[in-house]
Amino acid sequence: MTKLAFLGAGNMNTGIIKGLLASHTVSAEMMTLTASTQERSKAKAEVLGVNYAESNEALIQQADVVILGAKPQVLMTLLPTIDTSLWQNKLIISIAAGLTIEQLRQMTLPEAKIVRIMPNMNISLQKSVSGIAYSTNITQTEKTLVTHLFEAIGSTYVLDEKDFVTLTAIAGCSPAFTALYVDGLSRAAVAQGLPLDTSREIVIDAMIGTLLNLKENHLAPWDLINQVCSPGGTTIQGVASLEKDQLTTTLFNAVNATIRRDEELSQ
Ligand SMILES: NC(=O)C1=CN([C@@H]2O[C@H](COP(=O)(O)OP(=O)(O)OC[C@H]3O[C@@H](n4cnc5c(N)ncnc54)[C@H](OP(=O)(O)O)[C@@H]3O)[C@@H](O)[C@H]2O)C=CC1
Ligand SMILES: O=C(O)[C@@H]1CCC=N1
Repeated sequence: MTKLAFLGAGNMNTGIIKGLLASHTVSAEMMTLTASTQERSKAKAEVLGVNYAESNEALIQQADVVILGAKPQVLMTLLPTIDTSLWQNKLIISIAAGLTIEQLRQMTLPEAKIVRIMPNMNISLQKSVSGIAYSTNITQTEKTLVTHLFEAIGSTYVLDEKDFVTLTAIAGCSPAFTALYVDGLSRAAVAQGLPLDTSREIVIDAMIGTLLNLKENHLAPWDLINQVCSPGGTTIQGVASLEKDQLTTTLFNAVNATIRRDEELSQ
């Protein structure tokens, strides 16, 4: 049985643990975590029902797979302090934004087996979209293990590492961008006199239905837009207003800004 070590027990690693437990993919006794202090590790482990290690070194030593789920800035100072021999024969999965396979190798072992994964916040619901990039020395058996773990908690896409920044922008960051859209539309309804709670529920249900319609009917966005825009009707006026206010350009700019920050983290 594969032993998983979670370095960091925040939003994402906690979400992965919850998703793996809920999907019965890995049992609790096969998972061990650390957080920033031993007290925090113990508390997080108790809540999740998994093990904790007394130090990051002890965590790595007992594991087959180590999932790096601390912030990139933390990993950049922490990893170089860890004895490099501990990384031998470990599969290292990093979910950190920005940190490249090459940087991760420099901070662990030159020949380390590294998998970069970019999941998103929906992972605890088993609804993540996870991008995956492998270092060249990962075996097919290891790839099968990684796919098994992350397919259990959402969909997976294997990408060239150069495309990770784009995947991060449209999938990793997507929950925030989507929530912003929900908030804007809900508050626009509040301005028209609807209560916020009701507006938000309506917007969320309308979005879920729309997304299922696009996915299950294999519709291109403009197919659906054209279906909704009745000639001389209401929607075309709203669509024209969104276009005039450059919604598409605004989204291009957001993706570009996200990618710029990702590239800064890789410096
Ligand atoms: N948030 C998101 O939507 C996404 C984040 N990511 C990536 O996931 C990673 C984690 O993000 P997120 O979960 O949001 O961050 P959080 O801040 O929620 O979690 C970070 C975790 O790291 C722990 N930590 C800090 N220092 C150490 C240390 N020295 N040793 C062990 N653990 C330590 C923290 O401990 P403590 O709990 O004690 O503070 C905390 O549990 C980041 O690299 C991010 O780029 C990837 C995809 C999406
Ligand atoms: O904001 C971040 O850096 C992380 C990566 C993707 C989502 N959150």
